[in-house]
Amino acid sequence: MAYTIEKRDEIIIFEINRPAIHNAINGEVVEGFQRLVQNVKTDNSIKLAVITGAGEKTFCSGGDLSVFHMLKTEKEAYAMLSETAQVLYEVASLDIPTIALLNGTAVGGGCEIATLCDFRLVKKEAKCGFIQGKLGIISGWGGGAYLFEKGMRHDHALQMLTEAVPYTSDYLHSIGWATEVYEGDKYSALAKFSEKMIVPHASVLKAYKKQVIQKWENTQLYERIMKEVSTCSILWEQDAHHEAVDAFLKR
Ligand SMILES: CC[C@H](C(=O)O)C(=O)SCCNC(=O)CCNC(=O)[C@H](O)C(C)(C)COP(=O)(O)OP(=O)(O)OC[C@H]1O[C@@H](n2cnc3c(N)ncnc32)[C@H](O)[C@@H]1OP(=O)(O)O
Repeated sequence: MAYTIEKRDEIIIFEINRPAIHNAINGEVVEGFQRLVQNVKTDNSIKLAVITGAGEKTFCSGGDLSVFHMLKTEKEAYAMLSETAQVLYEVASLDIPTIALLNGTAVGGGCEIATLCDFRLVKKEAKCGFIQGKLGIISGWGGGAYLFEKGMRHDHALQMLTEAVPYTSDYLHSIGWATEVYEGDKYSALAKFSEKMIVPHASVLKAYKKQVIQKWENTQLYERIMKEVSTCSILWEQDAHHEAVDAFLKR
């Protein structure tokens, strides 16, 4: 399976399980995210949702270029990007806190997935960045819109998007993207981070998360995400994007 879903007491853990290609996202993983959403919606005992990656090196390397590079036109790109962005918004807007447990590097769409979560626990050795700019596109799953919701300094957020490079965990913590930097076992880090948050009744956690979702609805976050998807789709069709992806796959 391209993913696993495991419930540990009141925490549900989604692990992207494609370590051979750096946990790249394909259609099966997206279906897994839909299952995660359904599991949370049908089990009121769940208090926290965690997304992580298999292996020690990479959390997620974004879209699976070996699959997505076959999408050539704006229309083809929009179909994939909008479907995935919709599912990821359902993950982001789960009525419980979400935690990205970054077991390693997160780039491209992987950085978007980490950013949509409420918290980011980042392994010391990990590097994370919105590298889409190097491929001639922008974040295509709403990563820019989510980033501007994180309360970071505007200049740091815009710099992350426009520089299109991965940053160290310590730097990401210094600018407020990483909630914490951890060393050693990821599940020990998760247990330490969540030990207080797991105590209140689920209804308390849900009430606070619903306040966040209300703010997103009031500020039309979902509409802003879909505009980002449209812009990425336009850039996707340009030669600069296809040439950059071909170069990566042939390097
Ligand atoms: C769909 C759009 C979406 C969005 O923005 O909304 C995106 O995510 S666009 C961005 C897509 N992702 C990338 O461009 C990242 C590509 N990968 C890398 O930058 C590196 O592989 C990295 C940093 C993850 C790891 O680097 P490292 O040097 O350790 O490994 P290699 O680069 O040699 O990769 C090993 C092996 O894995 C394949 N690989 C890695 N990432 C992907 C990917 N995202 N999709 C498909 N395949 C991937 C890579 O091609 C190598 O395969 P091999 O056959 O061994 O050459």
